[in-house]
Amino acid sequence: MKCLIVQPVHEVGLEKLRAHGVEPVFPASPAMSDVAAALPGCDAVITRDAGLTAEAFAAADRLRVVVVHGTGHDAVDKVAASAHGVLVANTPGANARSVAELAVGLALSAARRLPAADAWERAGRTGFRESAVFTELSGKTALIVGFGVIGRHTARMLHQAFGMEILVHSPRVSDTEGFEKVAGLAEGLARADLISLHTPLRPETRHLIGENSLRVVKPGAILVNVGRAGLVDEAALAVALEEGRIAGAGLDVYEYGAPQGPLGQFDQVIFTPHLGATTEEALQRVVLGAVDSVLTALRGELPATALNAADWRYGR
Ligand SMILES: O=C(O)[C@H](O)COP(=O)(O)O
Repeated sequence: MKCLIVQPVHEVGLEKLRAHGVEPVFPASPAMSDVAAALPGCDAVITRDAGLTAEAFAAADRLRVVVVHGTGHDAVDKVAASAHGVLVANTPGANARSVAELAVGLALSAARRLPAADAWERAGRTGFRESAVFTELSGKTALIVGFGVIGRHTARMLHQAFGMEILVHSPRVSDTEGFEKVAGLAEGLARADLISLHTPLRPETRHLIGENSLRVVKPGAILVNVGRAGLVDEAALAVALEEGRIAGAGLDVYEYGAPQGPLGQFDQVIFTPHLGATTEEALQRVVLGAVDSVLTALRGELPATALNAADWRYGR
């Protein structure tokens, strides 16, 4: 059997596949045309943020399972998967601690403008300490938008390390671990010094942070997005930064070219290239979880993290 590895994964996963008689194969590139060209003959796929579109599913001839390396599965077309009888699963939780650590790091970096400080130092410029007002996180209020495993880890870290008051906005979640659930997003935005996004990208969460939301944020707030680019309307964020309605942002996800566009003009905005889950520890945990799900599905059993179980036709 063969498993297509759309984007690079940790070697331990490839070794585990081989040990179970599954040969890892690789497309020429993660571009969907190359993925579609490589799919015939493959029984399984492990993909990261490149996802899998209807074009790829149409090209598959013996595909049974797609496992998303990570939590967010918005880039995989589940409707097309179901139409082709292909199971889709993800690996929630396996990278949560790493993503949460980056969220905290981005919050601290934005509060103290660390990349700008470093850039000024390297350029031999003086006066950085007088150039802005820097803030502590300690004792402040954080709004966690989306209280899944990553949101929970972030909330606990901010609360335990900095004594932050935690507000939760997560309409589908009732257990907020004792943290206050706000009545609505606007209330949370009006009270929070830090807004951290951990919600999946769905039609109803697209541009959740847009012009209207940014009008009600507490002045001086910092925005962190380690979730998905589409959660933030970047044009509206640039206007809010320009008008001083928001103090800074740490973005691990953003639309293509954002650092070279209007947002890139603000040195209080920090860009990282979707690094949240890229630690040695998370990469190993995630790929081992993904391979487990591949092997489970290839045995004809349902992985615990299946997303479209009702549509799976085993043995096609
Ligand atoms: O949704 C997630 O968990 C992350 O986007 C994982 O992305 P990666 O596996 O490509 O690092």
